[in-house]
Amino acid sequence: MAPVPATAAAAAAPAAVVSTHEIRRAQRADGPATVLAIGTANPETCVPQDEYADFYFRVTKSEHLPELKNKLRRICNKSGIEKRFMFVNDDVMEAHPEFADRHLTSLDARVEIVSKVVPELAAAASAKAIAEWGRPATDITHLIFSTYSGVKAPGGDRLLASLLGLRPTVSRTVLSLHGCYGGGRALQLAKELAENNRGARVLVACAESTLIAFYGPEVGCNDTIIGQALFGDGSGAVIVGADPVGAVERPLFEMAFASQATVPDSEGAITMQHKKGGMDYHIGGGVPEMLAGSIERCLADAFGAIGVAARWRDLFWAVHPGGRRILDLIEEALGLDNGAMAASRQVLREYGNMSGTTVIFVLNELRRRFVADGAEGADWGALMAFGPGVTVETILLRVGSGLKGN
Ligand SMILES: CC(C)(COP(=O)(O)OP(=O)(O)OC[C@H]1O[C@@H](n2cnc3c(N)ncnc32)[C@H](O)[C@@H]1OP(=O)(O)O)[C@@H](O)C(=O)NCCC(=O)NCCSC(=O)CC(=O)O
Repeated sequence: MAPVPATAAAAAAPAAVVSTHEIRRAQRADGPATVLAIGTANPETCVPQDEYADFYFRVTKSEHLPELKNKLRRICNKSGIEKRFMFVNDDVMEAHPEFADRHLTSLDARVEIVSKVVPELAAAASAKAIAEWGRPATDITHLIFSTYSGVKAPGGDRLLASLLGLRPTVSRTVLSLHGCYGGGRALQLAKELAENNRGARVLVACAESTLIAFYGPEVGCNDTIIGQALFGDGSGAVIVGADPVGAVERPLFEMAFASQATVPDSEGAITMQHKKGGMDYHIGGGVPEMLAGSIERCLADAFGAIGVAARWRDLFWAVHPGGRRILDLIEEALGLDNGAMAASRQVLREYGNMSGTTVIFVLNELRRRFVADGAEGADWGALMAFGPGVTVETILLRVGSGLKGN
């Protein structure tokens, strides 16, 4: 490197010496991280739940397994789901008959498809969030992309950033294989980024496709049947920032506190692993009971940490609808009435369990309900998401001024 002339070095030096503590303080935002906009998107193919067993056994050519088909029908009937959206359809299965048999090698072909369609779906949801936000996409400073379909580098975050026209200095992070707690994790990370980087605007995009884990039924493998009854595809995007700009940005939900807890002795309860025939997964039979037994502790610890005495009945709820029974047992464990999880139940009914992205749909549904009724009486709420670990993500929310008095 050429030596810098003394005069130029003096000109580049800071006017006054400031401590790193002062630099740090100046970088920090004043207010709490706040949800400023939400967008969602789904693939075109919609399958009504009462037709799903016929669709699934037809495209996987498994009509010779009528008992498993009846089992899938029984679970679909009790699922609380009316329809789901997905990339898998007749055309995909005709082009890739190997997807029906998990013992055949198909991971390369699956990754080839999802590494394109999943970021594109995330771009559709993100574009809606950015349009609602009202500022240009180039004002996004950080991108967090969460998916269980991302097993490639450069990853979907890079494609997503270019599809949206984000600036080249946007700071990208990928979260992978967090399963159904991916949305909660991504929002927690967004909170840290927004509060620690004055002026930061973080785009959280979660997108999931069951295509990576879609294969035919097998005698003795009930995980496949339960997964086929519950999961759907979708993307949810959220813009998070602190200190909203008055005339432009609309504070929807303030994020007051965030925590993560791991349920003891639960390591094998929910698992996911990419294998040659697609993503393998296991959902243990006791998951609803395990979650119902842990949830109150997580909530009490979170509210205790900020010194707020909350009554569960007074809160609003954005809970990941992993399955109808999970919502039933959580309501029971917390002594809530049947309407408390209405937003979660509605999302489950209309879209199924879209893994990590589902909780963003629930937040959007809650927002829709608050806009419709002016958020009368609503103040504190809890966003909760669960997944492999077993991990429980908790974010304490407060209704923002943008939702009051609509
Ligand atoms: C599947 C249900 C809708 C079924 O409703 P009910 O429990 O009321 O009905 P039921 O007891 O008669 O059960 C109907 C049939 O489902 C079967 N069944 C229930 N749970 C099962 C499981 N985990 N694995 C395999 N089969 C299961 C029962 O054996 C029964 O089979 P038969 O009829 O043959 O006797 C419910 O159990 C539910 O919501 N379970 C929660 C599912 C879950 O754990 N989701 C988390 C996904 S993971 C997630 O969200 C995070 C992530 O992926 O990261």
